Amino acid sequence: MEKILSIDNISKEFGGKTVVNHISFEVYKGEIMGILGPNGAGKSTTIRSIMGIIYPDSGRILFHNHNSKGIPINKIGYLPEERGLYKNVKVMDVLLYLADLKCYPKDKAKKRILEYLEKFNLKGKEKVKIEELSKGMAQKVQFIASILHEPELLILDEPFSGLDPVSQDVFKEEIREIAKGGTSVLLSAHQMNLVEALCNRIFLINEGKKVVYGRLEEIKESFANFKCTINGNNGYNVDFTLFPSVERVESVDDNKVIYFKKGASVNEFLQKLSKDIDIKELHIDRISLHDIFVKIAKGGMNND
Ligand SMILES: Nc1ncnc2c1ncn2[C@@H]1O[C@H](COP(=O)(O)OP(=O)(O)OP(=O)(O)O)[C@@H](O)[C@H]1O
Repeated sequence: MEKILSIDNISKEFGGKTVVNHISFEVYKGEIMGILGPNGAGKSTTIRSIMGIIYPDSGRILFHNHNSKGIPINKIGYLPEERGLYKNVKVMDVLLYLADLKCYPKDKAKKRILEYLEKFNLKGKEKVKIEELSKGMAQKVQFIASILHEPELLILDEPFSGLDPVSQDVFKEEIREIAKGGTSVLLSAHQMNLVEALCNRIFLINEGKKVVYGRLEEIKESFANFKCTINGNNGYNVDFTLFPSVERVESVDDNKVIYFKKGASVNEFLQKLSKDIDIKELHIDRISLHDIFVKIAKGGMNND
């Protein structure tokens, strides 16, 4: 697969504190790559480095074979974490202006703006000023600005935050379509269900360092743990942590969520369950990306 972007061993310090620490990853043509991590992990710093808003202290960033100030920014679309468009300008005017900055032809831009406004349920809003839009509507306009010029690489820093579930789905479908069309997407997001639904590969960062990098299925397999959720009236007198196969247990109301150790036999656990345990419902599931993320963020850095 064609490599579009290489992040090669970059580091960045702010005021003596290393916030990005020797990280490397690649983005390939037409893939959706997720960059994930807890608050303050270094995601936006990495993204801002790609966009040339800040420069890493060491390492290099290559877009095709261009680096640093030589990166043709008009081939990249960017939705920054901090939103904001010119407030007292009309939607159409601001979008045409931004397309012009990317050297995109005006007639094509106008056509695409009208199509996208319709797609994002903003039909007829082209003459409305940005300040008259709701926060979610303005976010849709900013998203349109990032994709309007048909970028080769689209970088989205938390595109779903502040959106209602319907709008999240619209964004999700559009991101999928864009990637199908051959654009590479680098996506930072906290909504693990959306990341799981969208991303081919992920880079998980914590305290500036790589934790996990690779294909989502492979990562899930490498954490190949299961969890068992038992709904029933089991109170505190049932201690599932006494089972050797159990790593930890979470209790939420009448649910006990039992996380198994890697390689543990779920069958053996089920066979050993006492008849006295109250079972109204029982599910066995693979742990989700959300579970993996929480485990890593809480300090379980290794997948063993
Ligand atoms: N311009 C700056 N000056 C000083 N410190 C900064 C600056 N930008 C970021 N940092 C620090 O770098 C660290 C990483 O921040 P960054 O914004 O990259 O995290 P993030 O992973 O995007 O977090 P979030 O999920 O909260 O958006 C944080 O400790 C932050 O305080």
